[in-house]
Amino acid sequence: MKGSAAGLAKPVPGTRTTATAPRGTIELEAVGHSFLAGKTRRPAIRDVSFTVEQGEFCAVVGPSGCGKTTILNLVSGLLRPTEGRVSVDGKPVRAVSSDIGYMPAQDSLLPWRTVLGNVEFPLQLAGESRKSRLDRAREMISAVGLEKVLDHHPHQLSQGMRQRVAIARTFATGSRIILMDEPFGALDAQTRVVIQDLFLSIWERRKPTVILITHDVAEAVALADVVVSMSPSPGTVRATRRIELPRPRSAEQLIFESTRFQSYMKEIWHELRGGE
Ligand SMILES: Nc1ncnc2c1ncn2[C@@H]1O[C@H](COP(=O)(O)OP(=O)(O)OP(=O)(O)O)[C@@H](O)[C@H]1O
Repeated sequence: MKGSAAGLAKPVPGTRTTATAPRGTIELEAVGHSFLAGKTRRPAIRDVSFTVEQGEFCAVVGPSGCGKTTILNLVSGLLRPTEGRVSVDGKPVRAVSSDIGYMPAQDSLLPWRTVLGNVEFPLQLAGESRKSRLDRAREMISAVGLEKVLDHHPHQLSQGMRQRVAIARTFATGSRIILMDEPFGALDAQTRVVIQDLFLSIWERRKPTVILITHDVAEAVALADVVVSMSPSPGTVRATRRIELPRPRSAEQLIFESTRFQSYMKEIWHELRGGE
């Protein structure tokens, strides 16, 4: 990961042009985006530059309205930047890619489908054969510990169970990039830590590139390799900080036991406040 502003992350060894970036790399170069407000354009983000290397876990933290979701929408291809360049796999993003997994704040499960039906759904859309997609969906459902409720519908599940289904569905497609917009925000504090650890354990085995959007500095430090701190609107990068905590990690253990974790938290809070 390399960042532009107040970059505290480890510099990436060597130089690399966008065209030679490995698959799964995400690059934002001097990216700006403005939305039309009446007849004028209002900037949502300004001069945002950072790179997420293949297999890296990046968290973006910042105050409400600073443009975090806009960044995800630019990477996923839902939006085009009004300035600068967004690249995935070394190529400018021009359209929405079915190769990128997305985990939104609400689990967005289909209420008329069972747990199995929800997890196999993206594979069905991708045209996989019935046997292959059911095998993969079952494997992912057991990875999140829900094999006993395969045939339940979402309304029969707790919020934590629903989010487990969403994790299984996100990983089922084998996407090399996963974008997450406050995916644990709707969970109570205890369930959140359990689900964060479950996500981490699956991510550590598969290592897709991740961008996680969160308001929660503790979540960012516990999960990510690099934390990008944004300024208030229009958002720009205040700092990028590499989190040198060993892996495999447990969010639960870090939060309660690690003094290094606490000092990263303090540093990032300080950066978010603009170093005052
Ligand atoms: N489709 C849109 N049209 C006009 N303005 C928009 C649109 N989407 C976002 N904005 C504006 O862009 C700015 C950034 O919004 P964005 O949702 O990216 O922020 P955020 O950091 O994700 O906020 P939050 O943390 O509250 O979800 C806000 O001022 C928002 O009102």
